[in-house]
Amino acid sequence: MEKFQESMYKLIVETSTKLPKDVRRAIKAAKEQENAGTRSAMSLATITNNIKMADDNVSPICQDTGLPTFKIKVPVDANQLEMKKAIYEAIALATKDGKLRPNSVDSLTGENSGDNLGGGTPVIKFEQWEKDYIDARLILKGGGCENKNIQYSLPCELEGLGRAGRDLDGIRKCIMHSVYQAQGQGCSAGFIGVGIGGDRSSGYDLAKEQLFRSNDDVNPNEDLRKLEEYVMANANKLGIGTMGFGGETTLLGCKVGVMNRIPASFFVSVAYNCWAFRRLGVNVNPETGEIQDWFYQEGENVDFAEQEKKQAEVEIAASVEATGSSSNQEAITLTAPITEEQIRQLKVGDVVKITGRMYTGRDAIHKYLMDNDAPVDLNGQVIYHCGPVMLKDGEGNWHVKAAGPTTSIREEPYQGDIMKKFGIRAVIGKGGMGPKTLAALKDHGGVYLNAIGGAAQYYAECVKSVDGVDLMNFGIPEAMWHLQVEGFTAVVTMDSHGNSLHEDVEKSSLEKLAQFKEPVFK
Ligand SMILES: O=C(O)C[C@H](O)C(=O)O
Ligand code: SF4
Repeated sequence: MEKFQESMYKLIVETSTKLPKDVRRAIKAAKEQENAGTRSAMSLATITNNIKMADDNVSPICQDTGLPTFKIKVPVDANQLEMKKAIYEAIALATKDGKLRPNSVDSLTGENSGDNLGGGTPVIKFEQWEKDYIDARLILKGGGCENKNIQYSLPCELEGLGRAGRDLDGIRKCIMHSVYQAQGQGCSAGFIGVGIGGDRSSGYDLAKEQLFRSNDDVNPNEDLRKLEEYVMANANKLGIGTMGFGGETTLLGCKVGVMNRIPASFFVSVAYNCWAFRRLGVNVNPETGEIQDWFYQEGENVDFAEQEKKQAEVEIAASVEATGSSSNQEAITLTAPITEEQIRQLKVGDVVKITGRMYTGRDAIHKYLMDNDAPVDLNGQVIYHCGPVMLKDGEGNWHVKAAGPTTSIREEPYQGDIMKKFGIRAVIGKGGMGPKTLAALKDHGGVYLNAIGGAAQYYAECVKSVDGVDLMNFGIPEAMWHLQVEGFTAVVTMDSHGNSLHEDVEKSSLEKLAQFKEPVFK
């Protein structure tokens, strides 16, 4: 079992730090399609740069390493209890080594277990089979994309598309709608797994099961093959684009599975996975516990090479130029404390580079700040919606191992009030925020900055030092980290003049969705 534990550790580290070949190819194809000089092209360049950095640093591609979920097929005589124990050990070790973020939170007390164990985590599903080897697969699916999963109960009415009935065409409408409703919040461009039929839980299981298929396979069911091809050919016409910035690529993969249902129920379940599609698998020898083979590794490997970094800079510059974001055609540098006057000069589309101090704050902090004083003076400051992966060295100093943005919309009920209460001038996150925050930005003089979701290595490198931490009782991802950053790039997507790129893209993509209203599969 010692060897098996070692093999599971390797599987976890590889899954968290190296994207599989099929996913890399899909991202490369998207990048080639995107128009140069756009915000989407800039995001994709940052994403591929980030993939390369994760390869080199052997560090998490994205800071959110999800709810680790193992699917394991075992020969009949393999000891599943022993295997489970070995996986727990491997998970705890990978967490200690900074390859996984401590992500297991008590749902009632909010306490983080610190080692990714406890209360049903990680998820391990065993199945027996007649073969003589162990097939162990792992998916690390983050929370932002998980929150964009959706389940439809047919028949139903869908915005933009009208009635979806209990047939293939109704299913088609649900899938198109699922891509639309995700907007950029699940770090598009994404991959979807779709489950047709079952009940609410088995339908979602089936949808997630599809995410274990190779992105390049062809569905053996003729109807589903046509459906997958239709979705791939049309979803990108929604124009949501990378990060929801608008653009050519919104969807990178679509896999559909079917199972029987009961007469009264007809579910279409969609599992949305971000571009940071971390799933891998190994073939393990049940006698020795050693890895005999890796899955998803056939075909061309895309090694996003050194030039990615330079290209990311070129794309940032091109994007600045194309949007004419500033008078001197350079990214705008922001350093806290920021004045109201400075903030009011910023407009949607501006590319900014932040240098100096920022404070992380996400779900627990926002709730806390509503009723309590802030542990630091936040006047003129920048709040970063981020739950980083942190490691402490021998001398007790903290280091950032991964630090991309988290989905901001969860803070919508609090954000505007908190900005006003403490004088905060800028919030950074991803996916955009709603009307309440937009109104507060106008009223108070604030700005929302969209960072590139999933680019956790890129942003970790922008952090030059960790100067302190407050509210550690909330656990590592939820604490308030004091970060000193340099050249932290983000795009103004909501400004103090009432403009929101997110609102615009949502509106235009809804109009585009309506072109798919007419029946296709009769
Ligand atoms: O929890 C996080 O760090 C991010 C999350 O995966 C998200 O997409 O919002
Ligand atoms: S931050 Fe984005 S890339 Fe990372 S897990 Fe969440 S949805 Fe995925």
